[in-house]
Amino acid sequence: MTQTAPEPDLHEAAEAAPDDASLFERLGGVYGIAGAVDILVDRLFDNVAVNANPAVHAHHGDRANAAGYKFLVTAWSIEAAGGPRCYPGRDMVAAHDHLAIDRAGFDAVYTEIDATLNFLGVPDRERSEFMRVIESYRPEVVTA
Ligand code: HEM
Repeated sequence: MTQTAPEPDLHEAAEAAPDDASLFERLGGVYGIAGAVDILVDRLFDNVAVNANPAVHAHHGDRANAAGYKFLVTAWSIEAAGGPRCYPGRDMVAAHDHLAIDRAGFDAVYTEIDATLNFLGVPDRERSEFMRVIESYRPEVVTA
């Protein structure tokens, strides 16, 4: 049976959280972040600009990698947003140094993350806070 996952309402999650809540809470906690990553990773796997890098395409072109990758990116994002420590994967240098990611490759992923948060109704405050975190990893990810 094929089911389309309903999108998480991240606008409502942000509205419901107190102003001084952590970014993790304002993004809807584990359920909000996992729901967003579910959609993000499908979009990244289909994104032509992201897949222009052959080493990236070797991974993102194989649907068998989707579930594990969603798990790792969800756990990483939970920690990066100030939630509980739960990420079991490699650090950002070790995860990417064999991929020769250039500035355009990073920008393509950055743009897709930003667009997905926008698509899901994440308010400007939470979207720009999360995008600042993503931008701060550019020097660790870009090696070409
Ligand atoms: C700040 C931005 C980024 C974050 C937070 C991020 C996050 C992650 C995480 C959590 C993993 C799993 C690490 C592991 O296997 O232990 C990973 C792997 C990977 N990332 Fe990223 N990533 C970023 C940028 C990028 C960019 C710009 C690209 C491509 C243009 C990319 C492509 C990949 C690929 C292909 C893998 C799998 C590598 C492999 O297992 O051989 N990532 N990333």
